[in-house]
Amino acid sequence: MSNETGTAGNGQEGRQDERGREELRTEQEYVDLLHACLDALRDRAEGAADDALRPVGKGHQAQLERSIAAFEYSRTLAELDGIEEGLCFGRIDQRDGVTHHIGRIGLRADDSERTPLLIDWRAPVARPFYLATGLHPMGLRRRRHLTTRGRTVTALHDETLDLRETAPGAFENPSGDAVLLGALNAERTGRMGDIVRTIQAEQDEIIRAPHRGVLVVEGGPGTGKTAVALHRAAYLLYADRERLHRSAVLIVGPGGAFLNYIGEVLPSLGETGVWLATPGELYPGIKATGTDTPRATAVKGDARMADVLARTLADRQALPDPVLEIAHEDHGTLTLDRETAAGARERARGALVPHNLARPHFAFRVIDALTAQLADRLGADPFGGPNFLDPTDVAELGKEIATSPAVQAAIDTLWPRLTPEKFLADFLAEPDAGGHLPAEDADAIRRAPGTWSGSVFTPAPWTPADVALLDEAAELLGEDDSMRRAAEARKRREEAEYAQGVLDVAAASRTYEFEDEESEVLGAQDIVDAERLAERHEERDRRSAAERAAEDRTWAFGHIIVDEAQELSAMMWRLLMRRGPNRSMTLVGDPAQTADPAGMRSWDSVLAPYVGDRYAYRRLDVNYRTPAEIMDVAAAVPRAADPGFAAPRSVRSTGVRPWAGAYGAEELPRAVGEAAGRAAEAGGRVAVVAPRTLHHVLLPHLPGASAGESPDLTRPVVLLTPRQSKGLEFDEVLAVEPQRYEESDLYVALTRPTQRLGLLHSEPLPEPLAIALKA
Ligand SMILES: Nc1ncnc2c1ncn2[C@@H]1O[C@H](COP(=O)(O)OP(=O)(O)OP(=O)(O)O)[C@@H](O)[C@H]1O
Repeated sequence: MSNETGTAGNGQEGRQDERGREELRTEQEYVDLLHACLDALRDRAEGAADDALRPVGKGHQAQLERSIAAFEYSRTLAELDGIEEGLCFGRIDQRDGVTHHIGRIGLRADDSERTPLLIDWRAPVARPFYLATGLHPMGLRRRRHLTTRGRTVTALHDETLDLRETAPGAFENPSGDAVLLGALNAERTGRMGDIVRTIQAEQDEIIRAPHRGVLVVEGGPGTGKTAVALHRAAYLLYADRERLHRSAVLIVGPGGAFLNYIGEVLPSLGETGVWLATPGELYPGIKATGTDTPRATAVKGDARMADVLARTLADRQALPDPVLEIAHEDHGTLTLDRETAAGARERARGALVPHNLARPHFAFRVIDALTAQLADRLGADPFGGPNFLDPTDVAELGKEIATSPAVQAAIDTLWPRLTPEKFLADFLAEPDAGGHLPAEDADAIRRAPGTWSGSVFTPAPWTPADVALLDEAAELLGEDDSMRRAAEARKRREEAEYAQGVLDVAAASRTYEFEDEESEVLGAQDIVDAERLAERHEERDRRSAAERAAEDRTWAFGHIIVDEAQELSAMMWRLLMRRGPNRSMTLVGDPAQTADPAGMRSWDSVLAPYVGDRYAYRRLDVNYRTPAEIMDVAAAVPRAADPGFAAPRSVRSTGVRPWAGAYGAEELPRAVGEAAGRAAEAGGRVAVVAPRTLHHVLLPHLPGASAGESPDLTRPVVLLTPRQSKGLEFDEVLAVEPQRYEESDLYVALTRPTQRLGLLHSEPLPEPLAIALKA
C-alpha cells in the first residue's frame, strides 16, 4: 500500500530510494526549523513569565501590567507544551507551486514579513488537506502526511491528486488510507487521542459548520461523534476566538471517567480554556456523588417536575388559618387575617419576580396592614373623630413594625426566604405533601434529608438528577443579591481609587522616569485612565472565563457541546438551555444507545420546546472503532428489537471474529482472569465488563486491574460495569455474563473494542447474540 522507506533493487528503485531519503531529510530539516521556532516562543514566554513574577522596585503600573502578563504567559506555556507532539503532520503542494505545512497551531517566521511557516489545521488554507480528492483536487497537486515520533520524522505518505501526474513519488499511498488505518489499529493508551491528522471529509464538514443555532450530530457507536465534538470546540475557539474566550465553551460528558478519557484532546490541540463537566457538576458548589434508583432518575428527570416544583413553592407561600397572632415586643398582640395576607400574596405574586425577590413586596403589604392596625388602636378617637396620629407618628410606628423580630418571624412563616438546597431537601423529604405527584412517584424519590451520627448530621448527597432540580429551584427562588451587588460596587470603587493612587504615584515619579535610561517608555498615565487600570487590576486576579463560568450559575456560555446527549433528562435540558440562552450548541448522541431511564427517545421531543424544528441535523455513518466482525455481532442486539435497525458501516475488518466461552458459575472468575491475562499480553488496553455484583469475585483474578467509581483507564486491565464503559474504547473487551446487562448497555459494551471481543458466560447468552455468533 504505502512505501515509507523506499525499496532497494534495480537501478530505478535505487534512485527512488535515494530520492526518498532526500525528501525525508528535507522534511526533517523543516520540522527541526518548526521546533526551533516553537522553542523560541516557549523561551520567550518562559522569560516573560519569570520577568513578570520578579518584584519591580518602582512603577506600580508596570507591576500591574506584569501580573496580568505572568498569567497570560503561563497559559501560553501550557498551550505550547500541549502541541509539542506531532506539531507538524501534513503538507499540501498546490498546483501553483505554493507549498504549505499543516500543524496543530500556526507559526510564523521572525522576519519582517512574518512569513507563515506552519498553517493551523483550522485555517481555511488548510481545508483542502482534509477534503481534496482526485476528483476534486481543490487546487492541490499532492497531499503529504508526515508521521513523527518526538521531533523525528519517521514516515511520509503521499497522495498525488493531480491525475495528470504519472510518475509515482517515493512515498505514494494511492488509496490514501494508510495513515488512517495506522491510527485506527494503533494500541490504545487509555486516553483518547486527537484525530487532527486524519479528519474525514464528513467529519470536517461538521467540525467547521457555522455555530449559530443548534447542530445535532447523530451517529452509531465509533463514528467519531466525541472526536468531532472536541475538534469542533477547538475549531470554534479558533474561528471566533475573541468572543468565545470571553464567553467560554462548555462541554458536557456523561461521567468523570469519560471526562478523564477525553481530557487530553483539547490541550493537544492547543486549547485549554474549555470547561469539561458532567451533568452532576453543573450546579456551582455541588458535586453530585449520590445515586438514584432507575425509577427515581426517571421521575426526577421528567419535564413535569418543573410544574411540581413551582406548585410546591406556591404552597410555601402560605396564608393564616384563619388568623396569625403576632406578639409584638412593645405593642402587644397584632393579628394578621387570612384576607389581608391573601391580598399581600396576590400583590407579591403579581410582581412576577422569583420567590425570594417577591418577598419584600409581600413584607411591605403585611407591614403596611399591621401599621394601620396599630395606628388605629393607638390613635383612635373614642368619639369617632379622625385618628390623632399624624403621618410622622405613623411612619415611626411603621419602622417599629418593620424591625420587630416577631413581625419578621411571622413574615418568614408565610413567605420564607429559601435556598434551593433547603427547598429541594424539604420537598424530597415529603414529595407528596402538596399532592402534586402520584403516590408511587413520590415514594420513588422520597429520601431523608440526611443521617445523624450522635450529634453530627451528614446531609444526604445530591445525585446528578437532583442537580437539574436544584437549578430549577434556583430559578424559581431567585437570589436576593442586593447585598452582594452593593459589596461588588464598593470593591470596584475602592479599586478605582487605588488605581487612581497608582497613577498619581506614577505621575509624581515621572521626572525621575524621564531621567532614567528607560525614559523612552510611556508612563501608565499616558495610556490608561483609573477605571481601565482598575479593570486590569481586577483581571490580574481573574481566572479564565471557563473557570469563572464554572462558579456562576447564571453564566451564558458562548457555545455548549453535549456528548452522549441522548442520556440527558428533560429537566437537565432545561438547565442547559438556561446556560446557553443564545442556543449556540452542538449536540452529539445516538438515541439507540440511550440507557438513562430519563434519557431521550428523539431529538424532536427534546428540542421542540426550545427551538421548534429549527435545528440542523447531520449523520455520521462510518464506524472507525469497531471492526466489521464485531459490529456484525453487536448489531444483532438492537436489530432484534427493531428489524430495520441500520448499524454504522465499519471502515475496516480484522479477520478476527468475536469468541464466546461457556463456563460453570464456579469456574467463570478464573476463566475471566486467564482470558484477561492473555489479552493483556497481546498489548494495549483490556476492559473486563461485568455487572457490578460480580466485581468482588472477579477482582481477585485480575491482578493489577483498576476498578471502582473512577477506574484508571491507563492501566493494562480495567474492570467496569456495562454503564461505565459508555463512550470509552479498548483494544480488547471481555464481556462477562452479558445476558445480565440491560439491552442498551449490552449494545454499548459490545461496541467498545478496537480489535477483539470475547463473551464469557455461565448462563445462556441472549438469543440474538447466540445466533449472530453462530452465523
Ligand atoms: N477521522 C478519524 N481518524 C482517526 N481516528 C478516528 C477518526 N474518527 C474517529 N476516529 C477514532 O474512532 C474511535 C471512535 O471515535 P469516538 O469515540 O469519537 O466515537 P463515538 O461516535 O463518540 O462513539 P460512541 O458513541 O460509541 O462512544 C476513536 O478512537 C477515534 O479516535
